[in-house]
Amino acid sequence: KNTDELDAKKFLDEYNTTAEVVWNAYTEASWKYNTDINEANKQLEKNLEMSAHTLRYGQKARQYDTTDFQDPSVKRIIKKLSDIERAALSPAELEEYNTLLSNMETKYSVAEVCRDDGTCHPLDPDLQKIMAESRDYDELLFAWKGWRDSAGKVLRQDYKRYVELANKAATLNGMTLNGKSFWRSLYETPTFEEDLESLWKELEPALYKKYGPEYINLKGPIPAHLLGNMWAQTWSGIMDLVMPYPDATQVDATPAMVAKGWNATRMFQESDNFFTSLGLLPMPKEFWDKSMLEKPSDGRQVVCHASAWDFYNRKDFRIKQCTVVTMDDLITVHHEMGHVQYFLQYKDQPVSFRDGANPGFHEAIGDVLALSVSTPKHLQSIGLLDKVENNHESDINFLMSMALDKIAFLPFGYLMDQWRWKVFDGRIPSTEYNKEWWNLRMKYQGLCPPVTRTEDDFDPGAKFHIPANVPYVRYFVSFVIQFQFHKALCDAANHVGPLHTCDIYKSKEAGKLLGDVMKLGFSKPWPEAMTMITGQPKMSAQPLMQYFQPLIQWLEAENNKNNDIRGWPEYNWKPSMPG
Ligand SMILES: O=C(CCC(O)(O)[C@H](Cc1ccccc1)NC(=O)c1ccccc1)N[C@@H](Cc1c[nH]c2ccccc12)C(=O)O
Ligand SMILES: [Zn+2]
Repeated sequence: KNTDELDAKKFLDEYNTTAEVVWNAYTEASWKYNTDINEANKQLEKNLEMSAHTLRYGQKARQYDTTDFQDPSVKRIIKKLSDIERAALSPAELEEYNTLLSNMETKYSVAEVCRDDGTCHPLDPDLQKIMAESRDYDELLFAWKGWRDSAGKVLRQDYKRYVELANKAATLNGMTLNGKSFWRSLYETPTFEEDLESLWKELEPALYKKYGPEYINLKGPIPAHLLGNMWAQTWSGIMDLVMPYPDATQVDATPAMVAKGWNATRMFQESDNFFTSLGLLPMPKEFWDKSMLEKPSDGRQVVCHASAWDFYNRKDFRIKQCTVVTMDDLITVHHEMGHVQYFLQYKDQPVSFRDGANPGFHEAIGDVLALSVSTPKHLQSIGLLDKVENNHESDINFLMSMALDKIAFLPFGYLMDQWRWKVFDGRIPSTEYNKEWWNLRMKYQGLCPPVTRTEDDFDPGAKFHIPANVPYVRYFVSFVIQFQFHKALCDAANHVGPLHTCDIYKSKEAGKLLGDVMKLGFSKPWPEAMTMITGQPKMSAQPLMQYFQPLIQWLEAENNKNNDIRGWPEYNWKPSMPG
């Protein structure tokens, strides 16, 4: 083994320069395909070139013994390079693997649901609009079942083959099975699984309190198509059903956005303004020139699921989003802009460090700012809410709407990779993909399918991250740590009063805390980054519970007043099946 540290540094410089070139070429090709899906743009060879580069430098990295190296960054990068992921497959298998992934993402992105009269509806914006706005049981069922027939069902065989190849690559890599240890290795804490479970136990009481609000008298599971979202991952769609005080302040800015003629560009400019108000970096000109901020109307097929893109040349950064003018999408705009802000902050790091401190950090940045933007006070200051009252009823209304997104999401964020990790390690055979999916949906979310499901269906495939092979536990982590960050930034901004009323707008102190952590990228273990912001190294649900405390108390009182059943003990209950 080579123990020459100087030699290793030279090797890493060569790696860094070549990686920028190869990754840039791959990203350009991938962008071209994602924004204009057709056979010509598939360019899978750029994918193979990147894998070949990863393999070549990964194998060289493995020749070093870094035990006695002085520079911790050199050790850290060598360690990261040594895990070569899918590149461990044979060329034929690698080709098949990349083709499978490309085909699954394409099938998902071009799927649509057609009515008897021949009109067809894509997920974005049509089906998402129906799921958010319709209150017609059968119309909701048309969209919900139609989407799973068109996007989920057709992916089952591809996914089964993909799992086989992914596991083969993981075993070749010396990693134990794919989902479990590789994806968790990014979190670097040995007790990550236990930490997750304890976070979950900490949160469960709050979930019981919310699941049983007096307005939806839950004794059994809820049909999964009634929650205002295609995957019931956030429940703000049913805010009107659970609104605690209908006469108090409204919290939805969508009507005002539409009435005032906001468009996608305006939404992104608003977000850019918030970031720069904190002293963070503005979006560069290339961002505005080259991003795709709306779904093209020239007939091109695109991958509409939102994403942020780093072109690894330190100057080209873009967002691809089929933006619609709603409050929900204003939140997503901030989420995506958070990714790009991270790119801008760490752009001068070596490529191996151009990543979040852990994947949850990358997902949390934009959401932290969105917590301030979502306050009635801030929405009023940007002209999106007229009447804002500072009283108990308005507070509870606001907290309920936040809880329907943030608390309701946690079980979904948790169960997604529970399912995937069990599929990868074989605990869920392909003959039980769908049964196990619904067992988890029942156990964690208290949901049941509105129509009978069989193993001909593949409902997990109807959620982007499964066919797109994007890990999901990062969002669960993000929804917890974003409240830790929010609390720390509000303290830095000298906020006085309850946490849920804090708006860090224009606080340079808050911006500096966040900016300094983003500059680190992946160069330091995430507990160090956590300590820089919050003063302590651990994930904790305490700030989240503190934020929702007034609502938790209110719900406790309401549920006791109605001696309501918490949870869904009658788990065998089924909604009446149509015809
Ligand atoms: O998927 C997303 C947003 C898309 C993304 O920004 O996370 C995107 C996903 C993606 C990853 C890889 C390829 C294609 C899409 N991630 C990024 O663009 C990204 C870019 C750089 C680093 C890390 C992530 N949100 C999740 C979780 C979620 C639901 N509701 C939310 C509200 C606010 C924030 C997140 C969510 C979802 O929609 O289920
Ligand atoms: Zn994201």
